[in-house]
Amino acid sequence: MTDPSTPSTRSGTGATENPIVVAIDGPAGSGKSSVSKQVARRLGYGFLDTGAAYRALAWFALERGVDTADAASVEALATDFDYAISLDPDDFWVRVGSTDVTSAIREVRVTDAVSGVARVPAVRESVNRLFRALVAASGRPGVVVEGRDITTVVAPDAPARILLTAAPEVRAARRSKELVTQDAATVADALRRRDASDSAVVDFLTAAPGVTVVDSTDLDFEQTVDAVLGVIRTVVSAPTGAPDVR
Ligand SMILES: Nc1ncnc2c1ncn2[C@@H]1O[C@H](COP(=O)(O)OP(=O)(O)OP(=O)(O)O)[C@@H](O)[C@H]1O
Ligand SMILES: Nc1ccn([C@@H]2O[C@H](COP(=O)(O)O)[C@@H](O)[C@H]2O)c(=O)n1
Repeated sequence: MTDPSTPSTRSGTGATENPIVVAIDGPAGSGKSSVSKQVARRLGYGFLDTGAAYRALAWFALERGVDTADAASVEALATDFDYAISLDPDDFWVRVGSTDVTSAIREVRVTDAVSGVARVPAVRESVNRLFRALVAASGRPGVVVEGRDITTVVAPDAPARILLTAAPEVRAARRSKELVTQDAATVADALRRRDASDSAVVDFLTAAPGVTVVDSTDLDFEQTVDAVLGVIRTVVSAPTGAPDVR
């Protein structure tokens, strides 16, 4: 896996050496990526979608015909995984080698396979190192990092740590609007099964000490963004040059 924190990527860029981390966890479909991306725009921060790394590795496994339920094969595959991701909320892309997989990693076949790769400890350790290096090399005053174990494992010392939740039926209804090829019951069942599998590996269903819960069940998208910004504002002073921290 590529390490972006090499001297060549960090020198001469004027990069902020210790960006502020906003850590956001939550179950599938809780709005982590869409809300985090908008929060990052409002703060002038970078945005790191950590689930994209697991999805890209699952995509790579499917391409190579590797069984994602076979931990040893997945671990071996990860050593040959050339992964890159943009932290720019206005120009988001994900690549494996020279292939742009930004859309492909959202396909249902990848979503159905991803929990298999995410439960391999060596994979988790490797991507977590990568996430920390990406944040350090971001060149932004801060980075909004979202996933399942950001508040607890990847950045437990982050000044702002949030668990973003919504009722299962609300998450299913929102996801259902995006996935026109699947009926609502199938979408709800897939979310439930993925949360059950993922939460056996890391706990993102309860807030760890010091983590603030934002429940968007009765909030629209902009209200949710404002609620998250409100939490951040209580712990992080406005960064210099930030376009809008209100
Ligand atoms: N508060 C909200 N009100 C209405 N729609 C919302 C709200 N929050 C998120 N959404 C919508 O819900 C859908 C799921 O959001 P998103 O993809 O950001 O979730 P996620 O937690 O990143 O999902 P996954 O874990 O599956 O990647 C999107 O269509 C998003 O626009
Ligand atoms: N910190 C994380 C982030 C994600 N995962 C795994 O990746 C899958 C896809 O994540 P999305 O946020 O894109 O839905 C998710 O289902 C987990 O299996 C993880 O383990 N830790």
